[in-house]
Amino acid sequence: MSHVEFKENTVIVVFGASGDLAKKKTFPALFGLYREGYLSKTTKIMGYARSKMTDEELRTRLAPFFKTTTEESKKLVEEFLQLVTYVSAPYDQPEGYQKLNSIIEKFDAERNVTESHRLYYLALPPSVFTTVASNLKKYAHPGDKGLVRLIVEKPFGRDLKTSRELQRHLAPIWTEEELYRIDHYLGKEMVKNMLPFRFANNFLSACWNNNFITSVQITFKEKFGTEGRGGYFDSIGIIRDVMQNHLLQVLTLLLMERPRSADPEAVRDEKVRLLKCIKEFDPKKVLLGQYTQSEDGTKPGYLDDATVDPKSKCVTFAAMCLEVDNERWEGVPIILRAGKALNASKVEIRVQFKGTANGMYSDVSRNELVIRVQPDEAMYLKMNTKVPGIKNETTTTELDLSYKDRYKNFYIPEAYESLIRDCLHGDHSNFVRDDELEVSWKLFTPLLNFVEGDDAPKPLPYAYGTRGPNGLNQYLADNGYVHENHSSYSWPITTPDVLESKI
Ligand SMILES: NC(=O)C1=CN([C@@H]2O[C@H](COP(=O)(O)OP(=O)(O)OC[C@H]3O[C@@H](n4cnc5c(N)ncnc54)[C@H](OP(=O)(O)O)[C@@H]3O)[C@@H](O)[C@H]2O)C=CC1
Ligand SMILES: O=C1O[C@H](COP(=O)(O)O)[C@@H](O)[C@H](O)[C@H]1O
Repeated sequence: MSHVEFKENTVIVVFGASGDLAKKKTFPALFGLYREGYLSKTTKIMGYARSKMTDEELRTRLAPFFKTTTEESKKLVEEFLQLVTYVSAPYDQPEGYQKLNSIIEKFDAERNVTESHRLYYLALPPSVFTTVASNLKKYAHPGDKGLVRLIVEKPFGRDLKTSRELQRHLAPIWTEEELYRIDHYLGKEMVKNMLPFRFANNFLSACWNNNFITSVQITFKEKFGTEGRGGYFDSIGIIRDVMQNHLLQVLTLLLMERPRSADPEAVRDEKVRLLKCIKEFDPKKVLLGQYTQSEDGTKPGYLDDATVDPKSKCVTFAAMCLEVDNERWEGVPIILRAGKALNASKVEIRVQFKGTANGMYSDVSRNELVIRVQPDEAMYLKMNTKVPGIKNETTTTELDLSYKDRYKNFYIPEAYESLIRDCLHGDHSNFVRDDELEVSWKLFTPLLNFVEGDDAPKPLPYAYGTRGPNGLNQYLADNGYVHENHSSYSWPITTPDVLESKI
């Protein structure tokens, strides 16, 4: 595997440079790396797309999306933009790629580059994906005079069959070593934290199993619906949008065995091994929902979108319980839950431990570890301790690692920044391997066929801005999650007086 670092004189080309992803994520991530000093001033950055635009027009289009918090970072915008040029050409003709290649060759020659380092980023819709990938190989690959890394974005197919087709097109042209499949959740700080958290803490290893843990929940919630994107979302649905990819990735890192080393392939081997242990699940046991108008009538329902079929059964909320059939996790329900137009925007993991054994503290709350991926990265472990002071009551409190308090003024990279840097370093750990895709699609395709088939059930309604369909709490309880009522508990507890009077 090539862990060669792309440092000086790297050429980065963003395909689909006129699009939304490039504007909102890819270029801002490149700027973020530059701003923080992780991208050399000798880098050449190019945008490539069909739209007619000058270099200057592209720069003007991109600049408003760059994050600048200080005067110093504002000054860097112009400096960065001078690295960016634009090529306008079709995706299906050789000329554009040949032109691109000669620009890169000239750049390499001027800088006496002996090994060309090229990062090609495909911020493109799936319809042109394989065309661009194959033209790039034909007309813009330096052969044995350099290295190319190709970043590709989801969707990697829409089911097992289409994912295999995509792979059949790509695999003969691009090696697995050259391909970097982005799942941007793998670039999020708390997701990247999963490996050290799991495997660098001995106390945790001892209890990270079904002897101590009774339930695991991975939850994705968004406060907003599909407004304006309904037509696009209708053929996707929440399961394909975030569960088969983002949440499943989080799940594997949370539950997999320790890799034999930090080598990216060792990490990915363990992820695949875990995925293969997930039991086939019964699609009929999945809780499905679709949002309706908000209770106060101010927010539209999913079907109110003019671009959506009024009879659509598209799933905008799903909760499902998986089982991992191995010695460590047998019997522990793993709940994945995701929804749009809910009461909050958050992504979090909840690991709940067994209740305390009979005895003097048998009625206290269960320990629960919460890992908040977003917003505001945090980990807290809900514990039972003595209320400070003269009395001996217990209270629930937490070991709290809130990043904004503990790590003030730290640069926490955006997911895309983190992943582009990994790619520049030749580190595949946080990118999706072909066999991971195969297993995940095998798992999810029967469920997708069921919810999209002719006999698909009608998803349960839930009002925009609520926690999800009625029956959610019962579903969680039926699948092992014990929700403690903390009405007497508010955070942070600064004085014991909140609990009871002195007499
Ligand atoms: N760094 C931080 O921000 C920290 C915050 N805290 C605070 O500690 C306290 C306890 O933390 P936390 O465990 O997060 O909060 P709670 O135990 O109060 O609630 C946890 C979550 O459970 C879900 N829930 C609500 N009702 C039910 C139900 N009937 N069945 C199942 N699930 C239900 C809700 O999420 P959902 O709707 O998604 O299901 C809710 O957010 C909170 O006050 C929290 O703010 C503590 C430490 C650190
Ligand atoms: O891939 C996707 O992810 C976003 C959520 O990403 P986040 O980084 O904002 O949490 C989701 O809104 C979108 O529908 C989906 O395609």
